[in-house]
Amino acid sequence: MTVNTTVTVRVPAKVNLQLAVGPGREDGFHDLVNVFHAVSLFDEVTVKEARSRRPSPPGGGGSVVAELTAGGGLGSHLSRVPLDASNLAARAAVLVAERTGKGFPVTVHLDKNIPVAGGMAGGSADAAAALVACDRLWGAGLSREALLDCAAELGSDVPFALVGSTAVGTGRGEVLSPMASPGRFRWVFALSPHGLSTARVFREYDRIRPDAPPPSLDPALAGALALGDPAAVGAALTNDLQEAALSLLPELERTLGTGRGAGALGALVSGSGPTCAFLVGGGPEDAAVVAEREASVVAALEGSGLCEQVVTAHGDVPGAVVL
Ligand SMILES: C[C@@](CO)(OP(=O)(O)O)[C@H](O)COP(=O)(O)OP(=O)(O)OC[C@H]1O[C@@H](n2ccc(N)nc2=O)[C@H](O)[C@@H]1O
Ligand SMILES: Nc1ncnc2c1ncn2[C@@H]1O[C@H](COP(=O)(O)OP(=O)(O)O)[C@@H](O)[C@H]1O
Repeated sequence: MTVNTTVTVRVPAKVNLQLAVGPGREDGFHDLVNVFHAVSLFDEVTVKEARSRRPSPPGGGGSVVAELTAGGGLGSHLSRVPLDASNLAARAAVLVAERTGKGFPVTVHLDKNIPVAGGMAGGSADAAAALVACDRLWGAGLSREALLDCAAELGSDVPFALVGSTAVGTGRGEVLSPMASPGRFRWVFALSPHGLSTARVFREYDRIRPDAPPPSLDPALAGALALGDPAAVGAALTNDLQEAALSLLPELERTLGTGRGAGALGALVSGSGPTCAFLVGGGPEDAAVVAEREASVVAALEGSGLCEQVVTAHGDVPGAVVL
């Protein structure tokens, strides 16, 4: 049997097709109905046996992570990625070692394309990828259930990054049920030069909506997804955190308006933002019509001067996979 000394895992970003947020809970979280949709913006996480198996310095990621590096095409976003023990990929490696009693020092490299602090779960994606990569590299043999359990411990969005496709998350978002959708959708994402802290956006939500009702799945969205109807999905996109994100970064309203004005079928802030997501077509629509609409939305956003970067992607796609 060959022993792998390097494992690379590819993992997608997510956009939230519905994000319904209930009142704050005693544990500091909020109950959600969170319709996750995985899209083809990928980070790649590579774990490699560290050359010298010397323990990492204090605060360097625990004894299993010797060094953490990051690269990718994200411009200013990369400077927001912590390269110490607080990085979610490092925390994932440490958790696998703790849970299984296996593990040796590794280097972790993050090839990042998912916006950082952008509401697309990039850090969560890297955590999910590192769980899978370390499990494979160390032959730890974690079951699917054990991996999902580790994922939920690391963050509310991490289990979905393992699973991918389209799924509804309840609880704080970590309890997943798959949602079948026959349609493949095309998306445009407007990346902001700014980041938004998820916790800060939830706090702003509490301030604006102190009497939030319990969250529930929107039947219009569920029906539109079941049919794979892009116009109906576009019309049903909702995000309870959007008002809070706009309150913290008012210029996002103009970004949303620019994409809508250029013909997007639906527009919303992704998760806690500030990335704005535009559904531009898919399903049974003519590919040429979709391509034209997509080009119009991309051109309008690029010309607006409001975005750091404009990227296109499709969904849904599978969760973390070993390459
Ligand atoms: C808002 C969402 C929507 O998918 O995504 P992002 O916009 O961050 O990508 C998620 O709920 C984010 O999940 P994740 O980023 O994993 O958050 P966590 O690490 O679990 O929590 C960070 C903080 O967000 C708040 N939080 C998170 C989840 C939740 N259900 N209720 C909360 O109130 C809490 O203040 C918590 O301390
Ligand atoms: N691997 C990682 N990639 C990106 N950010 C990370 C990572 N690990 C920890 N972080 C921290 O988590 C914060 C939230 O990052 P991210 O998951 O990209 O955003 P969001 O929660 O909005 O989807 C960042 O500002 C950064 O400080």
